[in-house]
Amino acid sequence: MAALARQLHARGWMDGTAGNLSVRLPGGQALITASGRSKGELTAADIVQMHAESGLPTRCPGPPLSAEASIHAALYRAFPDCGAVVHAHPPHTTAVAALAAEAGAVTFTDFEIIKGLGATSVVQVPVFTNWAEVPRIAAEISQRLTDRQGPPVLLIAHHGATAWGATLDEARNRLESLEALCQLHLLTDQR
Ligand SMILES: CSCCC(=O)C(=O)COP(=O)(O)O
Ligand SMILES: [Zn+2]
Repeated sequence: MAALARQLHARGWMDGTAGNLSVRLPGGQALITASGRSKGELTAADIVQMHAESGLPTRCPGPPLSAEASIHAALYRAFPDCGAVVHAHPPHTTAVAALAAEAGAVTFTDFEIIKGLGATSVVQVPVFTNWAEVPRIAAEISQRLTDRQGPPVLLIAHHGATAWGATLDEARNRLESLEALCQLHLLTDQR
């Protein structure tokens, strides 16, 4: 987790203390990054255990869980095969998420990199409102992401993106595909 966070921080996708990562453990637990830490300098002390599907800490007191733990938990509840979640603020993705705030979804077509999101020629990515109360975002994700056919990524308007997969590597690859797609979307002026 620390190695991936360092990599994404170096790419400028986790500036400041932005971003969070989690992995599901056997037995209903998960490991998640602590809140407010530089994701370029994580150590074992910055990784916290939580109940995967509730997002509540397994040990108190302890370092605070990521402020977005409820979003990770919503994804673990919705997708039993989800083993890892990566949230970051990649620049092109975040710009597209801002432009698509009102629409509530953004549709990507034709670019080959769509296949990185499991689609063939068209993919519609949901855009959620960036409510100040993160559990409200998580609740809307739980309501809306009931379709297992949708892509394994979501956008949060004016904020960033969250990707998930069976493993951290798979979630990272999906986030990379989304950022490449958003860059192409902007370069070809498809707003
Ligand atoms: C400084 S970025 C604001 C919070 C955020 O969007 C984020 O991704 C990091 O939150 P965390 O609580 O996981 O550090
Ligand atoms: Zn964020």
